[in-house]
Amino acid sequence: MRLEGIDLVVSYSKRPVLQGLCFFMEEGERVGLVGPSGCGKSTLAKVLSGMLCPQAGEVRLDEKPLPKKGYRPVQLIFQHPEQAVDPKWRMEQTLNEGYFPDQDVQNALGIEKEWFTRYPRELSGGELQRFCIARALGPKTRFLLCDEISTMLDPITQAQLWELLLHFSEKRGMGLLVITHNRTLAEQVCTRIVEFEDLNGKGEEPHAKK
Ligand SMILES: Nc1ncnc2c1ncn2[C@@H]1O[C@H](COP(=O)(O)OP(=O)(O)OP(=O)(O)O)[C@@H](O)[C@H]1O
Repeated sequence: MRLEGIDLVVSYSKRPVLQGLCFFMEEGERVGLVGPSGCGKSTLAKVLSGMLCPQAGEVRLDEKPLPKKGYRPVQLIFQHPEQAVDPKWRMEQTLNEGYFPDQDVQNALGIEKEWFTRYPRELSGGELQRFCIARALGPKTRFLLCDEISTMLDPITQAQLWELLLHFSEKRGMGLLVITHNRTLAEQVCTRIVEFEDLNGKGEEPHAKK
């Protein structure tokens, strides 16, 4: 299975960010995406997960458009987990939307039973992030896009988290996209590293918004 972004164009208020960008990764691959702050890495991740519709170009999963309904096989984990949950919902309600992590995943991420009845504001940033990671690890996830996911965790939890994600990636043949400013982390975790600026088409006019 292959995840592909073809000639992607995204502009914010006519300011081009993705300018005919092309990207691909194979199932089971672990790709590190690096580049300067503000270049468009998160925008690319949103487009590849189907969260943001590009103004031109397309995303293909196994040569087909991303499914519009049901569980998303390309899951995105954000840098800021509070943006990924409804603040008015208790954690268990959030999970009922999709996949409920099994006990192994809960144990591996150190998720405690009592968190399920709390609201997002009643968890620390690191706890909420571990929760969001567990939520994204559904059995149908084929690609996991990790956008600076470990910056708010302490070094021991960070190391445990990456060990866990490598374990899942290998066991399930799941692709991992690791967006990070930390090149050392990318080199430790990934099988291939790409520079954002090498992917992005240069000098094209932004396409008109649909
Ligand atoms: N919804 C939005 N509306 C307007 N501008 C936006 C929006 N989202 C992102 N941008 C701008 O688009 C550019 C790319 O943002 P993006 O978050 O994709 O970059 P990034 O490479 O992930 O940055 P960082 O490494 O700092 O997280 C930035 O200049 C940002 O300010």
